[in-house]
Amino acid sequence: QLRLMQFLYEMTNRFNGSIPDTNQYLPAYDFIIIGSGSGGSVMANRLSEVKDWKILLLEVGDEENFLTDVPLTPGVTQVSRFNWGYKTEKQTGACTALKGGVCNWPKGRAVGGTSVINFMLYQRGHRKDFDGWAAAGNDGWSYDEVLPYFLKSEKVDPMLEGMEKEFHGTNGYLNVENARFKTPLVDAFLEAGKEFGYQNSDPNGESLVGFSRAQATLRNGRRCSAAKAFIRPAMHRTNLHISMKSWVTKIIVDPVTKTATAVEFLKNKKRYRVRTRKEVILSAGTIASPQLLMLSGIGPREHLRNLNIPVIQDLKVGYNLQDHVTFNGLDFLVDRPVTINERNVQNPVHVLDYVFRGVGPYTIPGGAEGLAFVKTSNSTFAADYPDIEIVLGAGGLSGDTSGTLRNILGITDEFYNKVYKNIMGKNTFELVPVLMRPRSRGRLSLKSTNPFHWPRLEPNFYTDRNDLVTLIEGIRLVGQSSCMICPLGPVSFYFFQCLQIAKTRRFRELGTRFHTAPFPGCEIHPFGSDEYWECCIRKYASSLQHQVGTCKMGPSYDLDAVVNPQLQVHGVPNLRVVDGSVIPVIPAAHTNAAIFMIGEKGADMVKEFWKYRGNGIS
Ligand SMILES: Cc1cc2nc3c(=O)[nH]c(=O)nc-3n(C[C@H](O)[C@H](O)[C@H](O)COP(=O)(O)OP(=O)(O)OC[C@H]3O[C@@H](n4cnc5c(N)ncnc54)[C@H](O)[C@@H]3O)c2cc1C
Repeated sequence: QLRLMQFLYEMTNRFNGSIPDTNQYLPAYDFIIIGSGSGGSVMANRLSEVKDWKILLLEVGDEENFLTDVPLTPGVTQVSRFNWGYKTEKQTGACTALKGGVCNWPKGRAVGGTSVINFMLYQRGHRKDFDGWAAAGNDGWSYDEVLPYFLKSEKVDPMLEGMEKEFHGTNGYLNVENARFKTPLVDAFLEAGKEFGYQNSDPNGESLVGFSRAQATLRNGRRCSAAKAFIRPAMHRTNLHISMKSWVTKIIVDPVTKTATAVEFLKNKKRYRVRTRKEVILSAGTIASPQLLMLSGIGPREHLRNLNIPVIQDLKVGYNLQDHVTFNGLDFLVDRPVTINERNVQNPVHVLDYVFRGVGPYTIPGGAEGLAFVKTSNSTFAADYPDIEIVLGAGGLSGDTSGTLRNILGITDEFYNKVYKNIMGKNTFELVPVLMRPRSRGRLSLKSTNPFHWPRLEPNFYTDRNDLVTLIEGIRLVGQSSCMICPLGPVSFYFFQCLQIAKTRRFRELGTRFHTAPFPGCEIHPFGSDEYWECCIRKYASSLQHQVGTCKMGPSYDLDAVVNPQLQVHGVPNLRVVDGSVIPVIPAAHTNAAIFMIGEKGADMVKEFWKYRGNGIS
C-alpha cells in the first residue's frame, strides 16, 4: 500500500515539478529569509511578488513527501528526518514519567517547516486574544486589524460545515476543509454540545465558545502545508532563490551601527556568507529564531557574556516561552465499531479511496474530528472566553498498536502495557482537554555557542498552580465528575460542570464507557480525586506543540519585548522576526493559522516600509 502511495506521489511530483534548489548565490539579495515554515513561506511568496526584489530563502530541511501528505498519520513523520526532535530539560513537576523524564517537542525540518508534520487543525483564536495584543501597545494587531490577513491567506472549501461565510477567505493560497469522512462520534459530540446548552459553532466564526467539526489545512483531502500553499506557486519566480539543506549559523550584525548586514550558512559542508541590501527576515520558529539571535549577539547581556558572545543588543530573547499543555490518555470504550484504529484503516478500500479520490478515514487530520471550546468553573474570564478546549479523537491510545502515538507523546511501554494492554485493538476514542490560557512561562537559553547544539528548553509547566487546577477541571468535563448537585439555571456553563460529554444521550447509545485503569504511580490517591489527577498530569501530560513567544512583540516601553509591532528587532535595523516566536500572549487556538496571518501582515509591513525608500515597490 505504501509503495503504491509513493509511486503515485512521485508521479504527481514529476507532473508538478520539484522545488528548485539553488547552489549558486548572488553576492547580495534584497531580502534573506531564514527558515521556510509557516511564517517564512508566506514571506517568500509575498515579497517575491515584487519583481524588482531579489529574495533568498534558506532552509535546513528539504521537500515533503507522500507520507507527510496523509492527514490521518502525522505521527509517522515525527520519526523521520522531518522532525528536529527537540526534548526539554527535566522538569521537577511535569512530564516526569514520560520517556527520559522529559517532554518531547517535535518541530518540522522541511520546506514548509512544522506545517509538514503538524496535525493540520485550522483555528484562529478569540477576538479578545488579538485585542489583548493591541492593548499591550502593539498597534495594528487588534482582531479587526488582523482578520483581513487571516482572510487573505485562506481559500475555504465552500462546503465547509457550519461555516460563517464572512469569517472565511476564498482567494488565498491556504486551503481549509473538513475531513472528507466522519465517524458517528462527531455527530454524538456535536449533540453533546447541544445537551450542555452550547451552540454548534464555526470555530473560526464570531464566537469561539461551542462545539464544532474540525477545520483543517487540507487540499482535496490531503495536507496543505506552507510549502504547497505558498512556496510551490512562487517557486518558478526568477527573483526567488530557494536553497534547501542550508543551515544558517549566524546573522552578521555590524557592531557599530548594529545593522544586520549578512547571513552565514553551511550547505554541503561549504560555508557561505551572503549580504543583504535591505533586510534579514528571521523565520526559523520559536526555538531556532531566539537561538540564532543569541548566537549573533542579540540577547540577555549576562547570559551572552557567560558564553563569551560579544553583546550587540541586550534584549530578553528566549523568555516568555508559552505552550498549550494537554492530557492524553482519557480513553472511552464503545460497543459499536465506530472508531478509527490502526487495524481497521488498513482495509485496502480505505487506502484506495484516499489515493484515488482523496476521501475516507485517511483524510481525518491527526484523527481529530471535533473541537469544543468551553469555560471551566475555575475561570475568571468573561463568559464567552474559553479556558479549555476539548478535542475529540476518533481513536484512542489503545488503538495505537504500532506505537507511533505513544512515541510522539513519550509514553513508556511499561505505562502503556499497564493501562491499555487489556483493551488494545478494541473500539475506543479519546477526549483530550487542552489548557488554552496558560499562565506559566518558560525559558529558552543557549547551552553552548555551537549552532548545531540544541538550546536549553525549560517549559516550567504548572509553575503557576492555576494552570494545574484548570486542567483538572478540563479532565472532569470529559472523564469523571465530582459534582453532586447541579446548579441548574440559565447559565449553561455551570450546568456543564456537572455533566460529562461521554454520558450524553448519543454517546450512551453508542455504549460509551470511560476506561478507568489507574495510571501507574498515582494509585496511591483515590481514583478521580484532585490529588489523583494532579499526579497524572505531572507525570503524563504533554504538550500540544504550540510553543510561542520567545522573541516577544511589544512597544519600546515594554522591557520584555524583542521586536516592535512592525516585527523589527528593537535597536537592530534591517532585522525582522516573522514566525511564532513573536506572539506576545498565546491565543486560545492552534497556533498555525495565527502564524500564517503574521506572515501576511509582516509582508505588507515590509512592502510599506520600503515603498518610499530606494528600490522600493515600483
Ligand atoms: C506535532 C505538532 C502538531 C501540531 N499541530 C498543529 C495543529 O493541528 N494546528 C495548528 O494550528 N498548529 C499545530 N502545531 C503548531 C504549528 O504547526 C506551529 O506553531 C507552526 O507551524 C510554526 O510555524 P513557524 O513559522 O513559527 O515555525 P516552523 O514552521 O517551525 O518553521 C521554522 C523553519 O525554520 C527552519 N530552520 C530552523 N533553524 C534553521 C536554520 N538555522 N537555518 C535555516 N533554517 C532553519 C526549520 O527547519 C523550519 O522549516 C503543531 C506542531 C507540532 C510540532
